[in-house]
Formats: sequence, structure tokens, C-alpha cells
Amino acid sequence: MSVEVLIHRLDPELPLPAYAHPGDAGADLYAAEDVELLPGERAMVGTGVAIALPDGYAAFVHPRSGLAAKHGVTLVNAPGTVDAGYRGEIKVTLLNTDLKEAVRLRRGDRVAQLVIQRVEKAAFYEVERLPGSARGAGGFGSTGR
Ligand SMILES: O=c1ccn([C@H]2C[C@H](O)[C@@H](COP(=O)(O)OP(=O)(O)OP(=O)(O)O)O2)c(=O)[nH]1
Ligand SMILES: [Mg+2]
Repeated sequence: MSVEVLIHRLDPELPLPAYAHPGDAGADLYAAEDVELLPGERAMVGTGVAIALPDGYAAFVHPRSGLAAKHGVTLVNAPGTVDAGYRGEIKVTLLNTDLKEAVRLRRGDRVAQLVIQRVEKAAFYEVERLPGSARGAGGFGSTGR
């Protein structure tokens, strides 16, 4: 089962996002430009594609675990949210979390992955008091380590 997503190439030489294996959740996104990230540095990089998602869907830009584990490269806003109505270029906000090594990424490298998901739209009802629950207001480590 797959959902139809319209895709427009802004950079004709880059491959389209693709799933590396049939069961993959994320389709890899390619960097449209070379970028060098100094230790701790971030950069916004284009991917050369724009999409139109059906209503009720969103696309989430996730880091790639290989880049994260080997080089400390993640996304500042992971996961980035691409709204169904967004028609601009999908961009990735790369961050080099390594404090010693610079990392050089090249145009055409797979730098992030796009996960398409159904999303619900909430109707917010304002109330004076929320119903009770087992957790209550406990959070942020309230259950211990
Ligand atoms: O990693 C990302 C995150 C967002 N976007 C694009 C698509 C998304 O629909 C739009 C807005 O994203 P978001 O709502 O997260 O950013 P904002 O800071 O709230 O901007 P805006 O005021 O435009 O909503 O930017 C990307 O290309 N990559
Ligand atoms: Mg927004």
C-alpha cells in the first residue's frame, strides 16, 4: 500500500528521494550542494525537490543513523515537519554535534530521510478542568531513572 505524492525536481541532476529497501520507512534525501560543517556548526541545505502531499498527510525529515553514529551529524529540528500545503524546496537543517571533527558532505550525498505519515487534525475544546489520569501532571523524570 502506498500513498501518491507528487514530486517536482528543482535540480534535474539529483536523483529523486528513494527507499533503499522495500520495507524502509524513510526515503533518502540528497544534498543539493557541498557543505562543510565545522565542529558544532549547522547549515541549511537544499535537497533539490518539492512535493505536494495529500490532505491528512505530513512528511517528516529524519536524520540518518549512519551519519549520526559515524560523524555526529543530526538535524537541528529533528524530525522536521513538511506540511501538506508546502510547495517550496525541502531543506535539511544539518548539525555537526562533534566538537572536534569537521565533516564534509558533498552534493549528491544522502543526508536525511523523509518519512510520510498520516496525521490527525485536532479540534481543540477549551475546558475549565481536565479529566483525571493515572499520570496526572507528573513528567520530566517523575517515574525515576
Ligand atoms: O526540516 C524541515 C522543516 C520544515 N521545512 C519546510 C516545510 C514546512 O512546511 C515549512 C515550515 O516548517 P515549520 O512549520 O516547522 O517551521 P516554522 O518555523 O513554524 O515556519 P512557518 O512559520 O513557515 O510555519 O518549512 C523543511 O523544508 N524542512
Ligand atoms: Mg510552522
